[in-house]
Amino acid sequence: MADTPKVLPSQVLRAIQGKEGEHSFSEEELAALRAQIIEERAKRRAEAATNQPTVVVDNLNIVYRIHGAGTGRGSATGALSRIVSRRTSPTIREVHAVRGISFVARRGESIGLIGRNGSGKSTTLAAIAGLLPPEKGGGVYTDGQPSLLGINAALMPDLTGERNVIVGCLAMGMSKAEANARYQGIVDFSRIQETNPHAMNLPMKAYSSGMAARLRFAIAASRDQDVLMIDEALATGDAKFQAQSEQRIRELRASAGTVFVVSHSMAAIRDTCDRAIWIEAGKILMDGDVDEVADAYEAWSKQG
Ligand SMILES: Nc1ncnc2c1ncn2[C@@H]1O[C@H](COP(=O)(O)OP(=O)(O)OP(=O)(O)O)[C@@H](O)[C@H]1O
Repeated sequence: MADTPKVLPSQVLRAIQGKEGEHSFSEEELAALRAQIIEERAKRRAEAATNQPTVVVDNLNIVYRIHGAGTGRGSATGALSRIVSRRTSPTIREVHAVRGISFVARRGESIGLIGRNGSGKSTTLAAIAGLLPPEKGGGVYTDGQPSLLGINAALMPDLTGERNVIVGCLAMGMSKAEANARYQGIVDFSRIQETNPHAMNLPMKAYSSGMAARLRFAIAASRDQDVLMIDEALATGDAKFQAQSEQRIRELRASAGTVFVVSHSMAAIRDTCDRAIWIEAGKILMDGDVDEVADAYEAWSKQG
């Protein structure tokens, strides 16, 4: 397996901070491991810095427009009367979720998007995936089609898990033969048959949210992608699935794709990403080495 760390960066950090209960490292060993992790990460970042860009986000602004919000005027009769009278709705509420964000992502980079609830992380990913139109004066340019499955793509609730795997593979551009060939690997990776042996024959609406998230991740990560986006998928599985998913993210990064990870778990971000972007109120507060950004974000969060 590519790029498998013996000890995860977050474990070393926790041990140094005295938060890790049981570990068998001396202080010197921990310091050496930490130095090695920092050196390897700096090397990967320096290599990636000259790679081809996969995503260019340039002065991105995203505004949600909610029609008839909170006034009771969102009714069908209200909409009809507005059409008849050709009035524009006076009750459109705007949420300016992303405010002038710019950055460049390159091959071989894994980038964590961090920030508190509602800061604009998922909106940024959805815009990169082409699901939300940018406001005029800026935009998103991507090399190829970023994987939509990475961002909570709606698998179809009425179709069985089996059909969703095949449809999901086809949606990612695989041929039917390739989708069939990947099928078993995806099912094995998701491990949902350990939860329910008949899971693949059940409609997805019968899955728990964790089972659905695992299947989605397994489909999205089943082939090397130019750009893979993972929105909180790491938080849904159990510890074993999380470790397995994090390993897959490192492999994808090593195979020179670009991986975006949205997570509230700083440990998951430190273990899978080399770079982090901290978003607050729709703007980038910090963009750089994952440890520096995660440290600053954690210190800021503690202040309340
Ligand atoms: N479909 C929508 N319609 C209107 N407003 C929305 C919509 N989705 C998100 N928003 C608003 O946009 C802002 C950014 O939301 P977003 O989901 O991008 O944040 P986030 O950083 O991903 O949050 P979280 O960590 O809670 O997932 C918030 O104010 C949110 O209320």
